[in-house]
Amino acid sequence: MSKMPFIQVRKLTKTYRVGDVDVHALRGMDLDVAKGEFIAVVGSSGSGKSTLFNILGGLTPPSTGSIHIGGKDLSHMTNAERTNMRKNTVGFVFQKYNLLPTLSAEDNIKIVKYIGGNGTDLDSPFQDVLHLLGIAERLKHKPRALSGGQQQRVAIARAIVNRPAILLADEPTGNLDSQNSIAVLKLLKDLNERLGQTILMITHDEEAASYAHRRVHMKDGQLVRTA
Ligand SMILES: Nc1ncnc2c1ncn2[C@@H]1O[C@H](COP(=O)(O)OP(=O)(O)OP(=O)(O)O)[C@@H](O)[C@H]1O
Repeated sequence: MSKMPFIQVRKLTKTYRVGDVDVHALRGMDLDVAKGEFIAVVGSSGSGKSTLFNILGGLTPPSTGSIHIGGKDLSHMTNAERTNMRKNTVGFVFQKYNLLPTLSAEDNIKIVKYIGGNGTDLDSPFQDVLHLLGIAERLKHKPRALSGGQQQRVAIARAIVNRPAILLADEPTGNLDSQNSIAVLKLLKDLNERLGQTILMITHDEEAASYAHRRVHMKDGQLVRTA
């Protein structure tokens, strides 16, 4: 049986060409993540954290190196396979929520099911998740009628509605006050513990990182330390 970890990143590089200049965002990144782990990715601005997430989520192709998720090699996927993976394997949460302002919370969540072609109803197991998220009573509200923390919880619901194996959260508490930050972090921990959701979270905040099982430190496009 294969001993490959759930996510295996090897010698990953990403070079962006900007005019005549090569920007080396990733310079040989290695990373192993087990299924059900909650990892905090920390590192200074420009160290390559978002680039790593964009590649893991199939938004950007790597320059060289390999990524396996669930034993599948991302670098050998066709565009269609990569699109499929983006829809079904990975959920994204961003610092700025990115909710559609004219839609209710419920429709912001359901729209992903329309796009993903998985039907339109939030099934009853997912209703339980909405209770866990603490937004079941707020589904008819538009984003502007919700607090930042509630909007981020709607964004998390949207990210996991298709039951992705991996949740990538890029500074999910970056726009929140400390009370709402704690609520969102506890929720991520709950999703991880109760649903076994594998989570990778970029953060600059030491307290936020303390909610994860393990910290991965990035510097100059490489993993320098894991603890
Ligand atoms: N689309 C792009 N085109 C050109 N250069 C890019 C692009 N995206 C990122 N970079 C560069 O790659 C490097 C790594 O950027 P990245 O956004 O991955 O870092 P980061 O650790 O997420 O930073 P931050 O914490 O500020 O978000 C930086 O030098 C950045 O300017």
